[in-house]
Amino acid sequence: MRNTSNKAYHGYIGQVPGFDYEALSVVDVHLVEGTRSFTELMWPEGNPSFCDTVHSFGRQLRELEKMVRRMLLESLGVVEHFDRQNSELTFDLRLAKYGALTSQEATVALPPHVDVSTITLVVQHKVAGLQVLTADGEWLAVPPSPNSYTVLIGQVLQGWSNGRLRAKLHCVMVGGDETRYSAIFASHPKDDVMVQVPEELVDEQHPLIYKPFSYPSFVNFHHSEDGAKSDDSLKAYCGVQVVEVGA
Ligand SMILES: O=C(O)CCC(=O)C(=O)O
Ligand SMILES: [Fe+2]
Repeated sequence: MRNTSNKAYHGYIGQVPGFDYEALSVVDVHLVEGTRSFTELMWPEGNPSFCDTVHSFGRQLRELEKMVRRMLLESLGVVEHFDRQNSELTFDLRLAKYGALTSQEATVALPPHVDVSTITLVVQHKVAGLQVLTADGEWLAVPPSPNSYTVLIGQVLQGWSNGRLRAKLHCVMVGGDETRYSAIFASHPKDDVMVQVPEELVDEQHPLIYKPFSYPSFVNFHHSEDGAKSDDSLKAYCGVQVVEVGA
């Protein structure tokens, strides 16, 4: 296997019995070196057109991610943290393929989950499947469109915002005889960054919920047995314990 990673679920995923799914990850897709090293891995003889296309896609998605994140920080009144946060983030692109099914009946291809990322942008290529749980508790099927993106808040942004922004539960349902492709672009903190709630987001009404954490350690916990068991892996990993005094 060539596309590997020391972070769980960040390299090639596939060959899972009973699950016709494969995905490849382009790490640091916004950097020339990132797309080049992925291209050289897959095509040692070179593939400049793939490299240029994916790199340009990655850079444009980074601009979209920044635009959305800036709006979110503005709405929380903490936009002064935007530039520093930009310097602390990196961006990966996952290209996923969900195999065609013989039956038309919709089947869960990816069970309900929240992403570990800061922000995820999903583009579905022609075949529908992504569903997002709304605030009213309804599953909303997102129609595929080549020029619209679904923005999902990930657990890192939930943590950094002291729970003001919530990671969105979503899943993928597939059915029918068409292979489904999707591109999943995610921002997340660089390995050496400690994610810390800005002090402006902590006050009496909003006591600190999460202690500082690092992304790779959190991701490893999230995919561990204990992480998989918990309803809220971020809280289980770095949640502040509330001690009731004199109850
Ligand atoms: O394929 C999709 O539409 C979304 C996939 C997803 O949610 C994920 O890989 O985390
Ligand atoms: Fe996801």
